[in-house]
Amino acid sequence: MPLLEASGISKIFGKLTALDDAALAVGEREFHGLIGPNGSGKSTLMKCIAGAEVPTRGKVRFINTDITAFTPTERARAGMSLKFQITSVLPALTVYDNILLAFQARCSLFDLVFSRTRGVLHDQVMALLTQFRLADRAHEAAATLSHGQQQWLEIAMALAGKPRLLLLDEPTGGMSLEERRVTGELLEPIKQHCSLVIVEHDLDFIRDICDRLTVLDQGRVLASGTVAEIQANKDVQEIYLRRA
Ligand SMILES: Nc1ncnc2c1ncn2[C@@H]1O[C@H](COP(=O)(O)OP(=O)(O)OP(=O)(O)O)[C@@H](O)[C@H]1O
Repeated sequence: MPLLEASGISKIFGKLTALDDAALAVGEREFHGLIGPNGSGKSTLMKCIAGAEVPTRGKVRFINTDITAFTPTERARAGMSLKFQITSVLPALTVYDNILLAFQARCSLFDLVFSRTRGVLHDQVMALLTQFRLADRAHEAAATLSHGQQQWLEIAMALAGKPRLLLLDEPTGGMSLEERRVTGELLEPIKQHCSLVIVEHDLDFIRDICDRLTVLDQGRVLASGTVAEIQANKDVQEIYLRRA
């Protein structure tokens, strides 16, 4: 049984069919890339999985539960976390406080007033900052970070709730080549406890970090399989050639 299974997903906006019977299955600790030409429905499928859009038809199952009718908050509580293209970093706060807020958003009021928990939270904040190479910037305003570092901070914030599934929509947008390489290195260790669905236009990046890929074209799944299978797929080669 996959960790995440979206099936028969259609999404209609007025006269436009953005998704037409699309499907996605992601296993435990699997890194799964969602690729396809501009406007093929990648972001819309991510939003249907995260609950930011309600599919016109279809079902989403997550950890053996039908979550199709769950709100985004209920999905987060069930173990799903997302980072979209729009930033949620608070630039005036320190890097440390941004992470602390992300942890606190997942704590009960009881936990927050219980002083021992605050010490534990400090250790967890510092561990996450160290993992994302931001510990030496902890007490600086988030606004002073480079674009790449802000993206890493946001990924770290999305991981604060120890999700079972992380959804990333174009995390390397606007990054330098070196920042992309580091992003790959930073994501690799989370595979020990978390699956990933990632939308990316950088095919080299996605090929390097993903186990499996699903290719969308005009709202439909063109192919789904291992990176090697997708690279060898003639239909996939055709849509990328068509784009070139
Ligand atoms: N809220 C909306 N209202 C109307 N149309 C929408 C909406 N969101 C997406 N669309 C349309 O649905 C189609 C799929 O868009 P989507 O953003 O999912 O594609 P994408 O594959 O993520 O594209 P890109 O790679 O350019 O980001 C597009 O034609 C887009 O214009």
